[in-house]
Amino acid sequence: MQVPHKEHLYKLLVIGDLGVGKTSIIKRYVHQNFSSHYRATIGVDFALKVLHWDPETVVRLQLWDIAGQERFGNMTRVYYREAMGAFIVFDVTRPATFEAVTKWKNDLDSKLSLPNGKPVSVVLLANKCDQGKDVLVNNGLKMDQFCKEHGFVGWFETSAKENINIDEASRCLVKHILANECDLMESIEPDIVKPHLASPKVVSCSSCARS
Ligand SMILES: Nc1nc2c(ncn2[C@@H]2O[C@H](COP(=O)(O)OP(=O)(O)OP(=O)(O)O)[C@@H](O)[C@H]2O)c(=O)[nH]1
Repeated sequence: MQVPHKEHLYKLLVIGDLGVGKTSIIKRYVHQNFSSHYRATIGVDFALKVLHWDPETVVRLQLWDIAGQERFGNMTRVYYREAMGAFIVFDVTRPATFEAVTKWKNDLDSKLSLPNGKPVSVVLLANKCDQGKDVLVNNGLKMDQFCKEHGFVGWFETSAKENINIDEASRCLVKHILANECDLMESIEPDIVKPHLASPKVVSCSSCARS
């Protein structure tokens, strides 16, 4: 049996309006359970998920569950620091929570970027899809267009209750983060190796299989 020899630790944010299902998504993903009882998050909560990405690679996700309540607004933004990616969640049964998605995305982009100045990867989650779809989510093309315009790397209809698409959404986000990390390595690499190398060095990254 091959032993994993690459470890990645990523901080991921889970943000969105009050009661959209952020805590429930994390609970489903990490602890495989769901509760219909609602208890608002106070400030911030954490959970850790370990993914065996491939036979050689382990990815540890530190999930930061950020309170949606506006009264925690400015305080919780300090928790954005050093995150590598985010989920922005809305509730398909409450259109106002979708309208707030742009605000959450703009806020994130204004406060957080990768060391190379690029925005972090963000996946949009249309949660509570077990309760029916809203008009927008019914139109996948419109959602694709929305994501393209606002810089999301993808979107998924999810249900924390029925365990729909949560693993898939996470894999999508991690895939983009791994690719970003390859870009970062390439962008910092020349300064480090140039003085010491006679010929250009090819940097290969097995995480995204690029070289
Ligand atoms: N039907 C259904 N209900 C859900 C789903 N996800 C969450 N809920 C319910 O929605 C309510 C709010 O869920 P939370 O996970 O606490 O929402 P939150 O976004 O973390 O809320 P804040 O911490 O206040 O920002 C709870 O009663 C959950 O049981 C889902 O996928 N389907």
